[in-house]
Amino acid sequence: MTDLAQWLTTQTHDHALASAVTSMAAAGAEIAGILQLAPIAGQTGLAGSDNVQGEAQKALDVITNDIVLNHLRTNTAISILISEELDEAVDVSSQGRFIVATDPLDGSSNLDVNATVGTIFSILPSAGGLLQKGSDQLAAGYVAYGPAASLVVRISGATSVFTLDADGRWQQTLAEAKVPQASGEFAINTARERFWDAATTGYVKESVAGETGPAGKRYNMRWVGSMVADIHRILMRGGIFLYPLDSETASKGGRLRLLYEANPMAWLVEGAGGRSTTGRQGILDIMPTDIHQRVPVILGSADEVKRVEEWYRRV
Ligand SMILES: O=P(O)(O)OC[C@H]1O[C@](O)(COP(=O)(O)O)[C@@H](O)[C@@H]1O
Ligand SMILES: [Mg+2]
Ligand SMILES: [Mg+2]
Repeated sequence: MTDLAQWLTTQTHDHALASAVTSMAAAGAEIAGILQLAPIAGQTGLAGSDNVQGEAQKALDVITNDIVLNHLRTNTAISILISEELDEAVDVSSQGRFIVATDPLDGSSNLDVNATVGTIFSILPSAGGLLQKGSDQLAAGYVAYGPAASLVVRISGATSVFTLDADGRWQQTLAEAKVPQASGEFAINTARERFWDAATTGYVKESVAGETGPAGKRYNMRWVGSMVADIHRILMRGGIFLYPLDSETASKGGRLRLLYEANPMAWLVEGAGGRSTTGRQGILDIMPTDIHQRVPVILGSADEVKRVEEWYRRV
């Protein structure tokens, strides 16, 4: 079996870049252990504080952020950490060549029901500064803490999947994830229908019509409410994920954050042959204006994403 360290030698000759991925993988392995025991340790509740985005922090949002920070602090390859849970970017090492942007705990509203949550990360060159396009990413990945802990990572080639073994090592379990081009599953929070724009409404109506509508095939709907879990399903068996701009989120630019949610997921999905867009622009082409910027996110199986883009051209 190939482990993460062996795979990294096949993906890059840049040891410092490989070490940045290794640090995030080590943080993920530690977080996996913490999450398994969190209900016993009484850690699934609120922290009693808000993050910069005004969201109530869970105790584990804070704990996982500290774990990531501790793993990166000892790595001189890292210059700066950007985190959902930190108001400002944090300096790590003055010599560091890489910026890491992270959502240390994604889907934390799922903690009290023991559903899959995750850690997302994006690695960018320090030289480009804090605000860089997703297409400038050097590596990206996430850890999904499900029945098994899965690390999904891409440097420049394929998107590869690793599973945490009993000894805390990441073993490769899928060399090249491939998002099927076509799919019959869509993921969207349908309770937000009254806020949707015409394109989203059109696409979902068409899908719900199944074989009686223009799509000519039946669809299923899935929504975990944890981006990592929804995207992991799409990476494994196809589908489309939509958190579009709607009338309620429009003033904020969307719901999900560009630097540590949309960009890394778009980079991973595109590395697996999928497609990503805001509806009107490729996610990876967006020039950020703020480290906590929010954007509309539509990604997954290429044919489905193209159908949504077609709707945005029409309306
Ligand atoms: O509550 P909603 O509207 O279903 O939104 C769910 C989305 O919000 C998120 O939970 C936001 O992430 P955080 O938990 O990191 O804030 C995504 O994982 C998920 O896709
Ligand atoms: Mg998140
Ligand atoms: Mg989070």
